Amino acid sequence: MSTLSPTSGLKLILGSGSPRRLELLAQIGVTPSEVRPPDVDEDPRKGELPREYVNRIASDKAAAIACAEDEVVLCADTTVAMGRRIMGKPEGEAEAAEFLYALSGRRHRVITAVAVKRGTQVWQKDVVTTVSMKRLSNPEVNSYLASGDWKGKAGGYAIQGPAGAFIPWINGSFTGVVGLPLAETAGLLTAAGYPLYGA
Ligand SMILES: Cc1cn([C@H]2C[C@H](O)[C@@H](COP(=O)(O)OP(=O)(O)OP(=O)(O)O)O2)c(=O)[nH]c1=O
Repeated sequence: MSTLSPTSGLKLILGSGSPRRLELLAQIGVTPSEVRPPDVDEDPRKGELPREYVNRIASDKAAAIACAEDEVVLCADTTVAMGRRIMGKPEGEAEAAEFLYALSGRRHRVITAVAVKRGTQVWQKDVVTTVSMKRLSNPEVNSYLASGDWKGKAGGYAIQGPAGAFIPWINGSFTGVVGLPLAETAGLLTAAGYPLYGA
């Protein structure tokens, strides 16, 4: 189902398997016509900086999704960065625990890059948010790990879930941390000619 006006004829394709991104789009009244999860190699390159990395992956995701002339494709990539260190989705509980102890009591950045493609043109933007995590006790870490909420989340936590109790402060975009910065995404979709407000 699409929220597009029938005159525009443009279809939105969400190039992401992330249920968070689908929900965030719904928050601004956008329902993609289709979801096409990308399949790209998300391994960072040697020496690659976090911001370069997320932009490269968002752009690779957009390139990996085939699109017809009447389609606009939206892709994004989110990563957690501590200095030069890139923390992607943990491979298992042990890595999630390692990430949480590294983030405990410190500030880090969450970077989301968004890429919108129409035809051969791509509009792209990244949003950086600084996040402060309180110092975590062993019982806090253990109960969070037991919840399983860390699975599939960059840095091994999700601010919108139980880990919200660990985050007293952020500076930037809450929706960006969750995986899709809505203000910037709306700007990119508009730039690509997608009629957000039923134009
Ligand atoms: C830091 C943080 C990350 N995340 C999520 C957002 C992203 O879905 C995920 C990072 O993985 P991504 O590789 O950005 O996305 P994905 O694998 O979920 O989906 P796809 O590649 O198909 O687009 O981490 C949260 O939901 N909350 C948070 O607080």
